[in-house]
Amino acid sequence: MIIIGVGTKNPAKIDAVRQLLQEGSIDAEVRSFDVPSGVSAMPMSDLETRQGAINRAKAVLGQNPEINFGIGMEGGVSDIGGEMYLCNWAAGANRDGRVISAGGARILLPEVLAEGIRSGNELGDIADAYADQKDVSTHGGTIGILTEGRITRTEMFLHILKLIEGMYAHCKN
Ligand SMILES: O=P(O)(O)OP(=O)(O)OP(=O)(O)OC[C@H]1O[C@@H](n2cnc3c(O)ncnc32)[C@H](O)[C@@H]1O
Ligand SMILES: [Mg+2]
Repeated sequence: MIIIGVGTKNPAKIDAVRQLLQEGSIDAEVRSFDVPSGVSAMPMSDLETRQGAINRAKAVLGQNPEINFGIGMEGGVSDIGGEMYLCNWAAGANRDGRVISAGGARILLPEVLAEGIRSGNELGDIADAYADQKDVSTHGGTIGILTEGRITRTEMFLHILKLIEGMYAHCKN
């Protein structure tokens, strides 16, 4: 059985990996690690967000030699024409040195959230205040709040992980 390491302790992200395995009937053990993202706590571009995902995926492989495959997931924001969008990236890293990343759906942040981030806050904290809920980032996520639950953070990352799994299948390793 292969062992998959996930570079987070956030259950909203870990659930995406579990669902991917379940839907694909893939027999694997999942271990989670609190690895550093190597980027800022609130990534401010696609480039930085993608790098955080890649750093996490690679860092997981360094945690334990038994781990066959590392997964990193990172959330951030990205400016498009002066408007701030939520963006999300994930990456996979295998023992052959192949790293594959993919990005997910993006959604415009309401100005009050964008302003909070421009003032130096983390989205997780602002989203809690905006939704009057606790721990939005470990549950449905901001995307869940902004879509009234139609797409949750877990579903969004699941979609990205399917892209990555498919790309590994396409290149056969
Ligand atoms: O424990 P980790 O894996 O770090 O999970 P996290 O919730 O902190 O998520 P990220 O580091 O990937 O995201 C960077 C920041 O953006 C926030 N964030 C990103 N996407 C979010 C979402 O959908 N809902 C709430 N916060 C989000 C998050 O709380 C952080 O402040
Ligand atoms: Mg974080």
